[in-house]
Amino acid sequence: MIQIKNLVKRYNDVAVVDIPELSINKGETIGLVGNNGAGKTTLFRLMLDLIRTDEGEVRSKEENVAENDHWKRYTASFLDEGFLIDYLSPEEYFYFIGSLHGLNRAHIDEELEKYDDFFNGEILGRKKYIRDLSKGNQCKVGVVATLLQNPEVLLLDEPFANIDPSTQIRLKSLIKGIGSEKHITTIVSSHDLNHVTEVSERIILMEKGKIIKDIKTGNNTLSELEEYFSVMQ
Ligand SMILES: Nc1ncnc2c1ncn2[C@@H]1O[C@H](COP(=O)(O)OP(=O)(O)OP(=O)(O)O)[C@@H](O)[C@H]1O
Repeated sequence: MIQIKNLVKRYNDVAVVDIPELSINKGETIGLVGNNGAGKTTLFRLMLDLIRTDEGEVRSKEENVAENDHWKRYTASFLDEGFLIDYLSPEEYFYFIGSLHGLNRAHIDEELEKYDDFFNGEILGRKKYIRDLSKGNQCKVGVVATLLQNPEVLLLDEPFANIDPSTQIRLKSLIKGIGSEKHITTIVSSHDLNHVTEVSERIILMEKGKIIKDIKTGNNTLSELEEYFSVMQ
């Protein structure tokens, strides 16, 4: 589904992403971990063609993402609040996103009912602009907006970071549900090793721009990662 070849991104002559080869299969749920500055967000930005590569390429369905827009039709992402339109209310934003994908209001309203628990009464009908929501609630809007798009590829950067424990649990089951559908390729970055190992079938560990580990999640994965990060301290 996604192939990375000889991908290098440098800032001030330092390679912050340096991935000779990475292949992500259709339907995989991948957890992306790594300490601050490891290059996770930069990798997402390269995958979304938000920044230029210095070398190499990211291919989605065999096509270089920097050379065409086809991947935008089936790829949804939420990296940060900058992806939202903050002078809209959540409803207006969801309808807008829906309209870009040919989905009418009635359909969006029906879909939004599925996220009632996740929203916990704080998102819809509150007559607030997105900019006036808490960071955690903005994150909920961003995540649900990606899911409304019914994507084939879903990229979420630290979705657990600002949300409360109840929402984290709900988000985990949402992501697990997506993973079980097997037609959505999901990459989720997180500093929470418990959450990320629970929702992912494969873990990619980055450090200083390079992939240090690429492992299938198993019974020992959490302890393997904890050991790695404790030695890194
Ligand atoms: N626009 C930029 N200009 C200069 N350096 C940058 C820029 N964007 C990212 N970097 C650097 O690239 C490196 C990787 O940053 P990145 O944000 O990708 O890491 P990360 O793994 O997402 O970190 P975190 O876990 O803290 O979010 C860091 O050293 C960062 O300072």
